[in-house]
Amino acid sequence: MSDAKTIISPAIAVRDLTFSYNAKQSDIVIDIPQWHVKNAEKVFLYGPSGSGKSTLLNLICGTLDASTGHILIDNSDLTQMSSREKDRFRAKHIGVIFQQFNLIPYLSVQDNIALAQYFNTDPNQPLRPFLEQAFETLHLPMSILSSPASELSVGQQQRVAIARALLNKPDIIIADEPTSSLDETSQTRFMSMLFNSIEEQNSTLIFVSHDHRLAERFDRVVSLSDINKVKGNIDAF
Ligand SMILES: Nc1ncnc2c1ncn2[C@@H]1O[C@H](COP(=O)(O)OP(=O)(O)OP(=O)(O)O)[C@@H](O)[C@H]1O
Repeated sequence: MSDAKTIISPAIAVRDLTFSYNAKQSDIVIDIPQWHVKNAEKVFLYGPSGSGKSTLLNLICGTLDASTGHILIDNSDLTQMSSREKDRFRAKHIGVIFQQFNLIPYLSVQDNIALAQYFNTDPNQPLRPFLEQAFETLHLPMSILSSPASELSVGQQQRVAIARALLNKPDIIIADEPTSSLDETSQTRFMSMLFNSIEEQNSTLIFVSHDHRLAERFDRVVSLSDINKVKGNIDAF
């Protein structure tokens, strides 16, 4: 990522974005006139339960379609893409770490990670060197590669999810409450590993959490209620 790109174009730009899960105008969940995230910026996003954080992340990932408005990722407008184009775009540019890690339980660790390579620009890139480096950084033994994901501890599943999210060297990492099921020691270790990995790759991070103690590591702390015109619950954060 060049310095010029860092200065000129944000990694994520949201314009006049609205979204509702149904057609009723009164049920709008997201109404964001404008929001930018800079390249390589690490943003901590918070807000009360039900305020629309996961909805916004899903819109940015392209797994939900905006009702109106635009979402530009590295200057490409997600709202102008077909579903297939969005799937490919996401696989190349966005790494996702959700609360449930979304590993397929009966597939081996290696196959879970290899699935993420499906849409890679260079599908012939050998997986092994990536796995060796990622597993060393994430303190995961290579011996678990052939184990079904269901046999891993929660902490190991989380680290595999990080490895998978980083496989295609995504420009953007989206993390939705990834530490909510971890004890404090595991949380600290998880955060260090995540930050080391994304700093190495110069990725942009949007991280949603209810745990304010984690916020100090981030470049910017954003309350959803400050950018979203839809006001739900009183912000209890
Ligand atoms: N699939 C869905 N269909 C209809 N409504 C939904 C759906 N998913 C979420 N909602 C509603 O949209 C609103 C925002 O939900 P969302 O999950 O984005 O909130 P959140 O801020 O991420 O909450 P939490 O902190 O509890 O995870 C809530 O009112 C929720 O009930």
